[in-house]
Amino acid sequence: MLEIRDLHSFYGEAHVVQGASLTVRDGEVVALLGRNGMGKTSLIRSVMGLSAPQVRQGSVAWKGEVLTGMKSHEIAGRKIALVPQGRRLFPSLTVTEHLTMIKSARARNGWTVDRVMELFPRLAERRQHRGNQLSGGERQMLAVARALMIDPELILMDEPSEGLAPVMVQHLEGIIARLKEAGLAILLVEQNLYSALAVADRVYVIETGKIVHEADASALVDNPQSLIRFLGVH
Ligand SMILES: Nc1ncnc2c1ncn2[C@@H]1O[C@H](COP(=O)(O)OP(=O)(O)OP(=O)(O)O)[C@@H](O)[C@H]1O
Repeated sequence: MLEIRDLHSFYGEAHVVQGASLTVRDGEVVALLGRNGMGKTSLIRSVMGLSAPQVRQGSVAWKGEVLTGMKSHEIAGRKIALVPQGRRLFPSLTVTEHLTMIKSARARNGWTVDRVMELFPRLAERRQHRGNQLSGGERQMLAVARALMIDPELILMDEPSEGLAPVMVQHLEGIIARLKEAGLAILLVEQNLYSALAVADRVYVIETGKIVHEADASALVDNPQSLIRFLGVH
């Protein structure tokens, strides 16, 4: 289980995460929703040990072990992977190269290139294509595929649906469902309420760095009004 308790993070003097607490249980998909600039990316960067922002108060624990203060590679070594916003791929590396450069020396079983290619047949067809030859949807798939190569138990995904066509968003929802079936826990940052509700077990809403609402997704699917109030969407 991931437990974030009363986390406070700052860019210089700008207090952007203001006492956020949330949990992600084993095998659970949790969506973190919020409008632009509310602190979603800052929160997951803080979990991953990436600075800035700087964590000044509170804690992040994974399976009871405190992560706060660890370096991001040490956190990745605990089987926590990040799919960053904007995908961060290498334009000149092929799909296969992106996957093989990451393979953890520690991972003896779990995700292999072949198993990842099975999950993403489109990437299999394009294994020799370079990062800059892929469509937006293919890049997003590759970003998720690459994260799997560390054999994660938890994936932090920062707005994976951003900029994707509706058909690709649906495809991504299917991928997230399959990762959940495979036993992974996912903390999914989203702006798209309906996409979040399609895949999440629970949702949190963040507003100016504070968690202002928590709910079971099943309770919201037919009645998302309470969230619309927070998110200003229709
Ligand atoms: N590198 C930075 N330096 C200073 N302030 C920053 C930096 N990055 C983000 N901020 C500020 O921190 C606040 C939270 O930003 P953050 O990116 O975490 O929000 P977000 O909810 O992820 O938004 P978005 O959906 O636009 O990515 C915003 O006010 C933003 O302007």
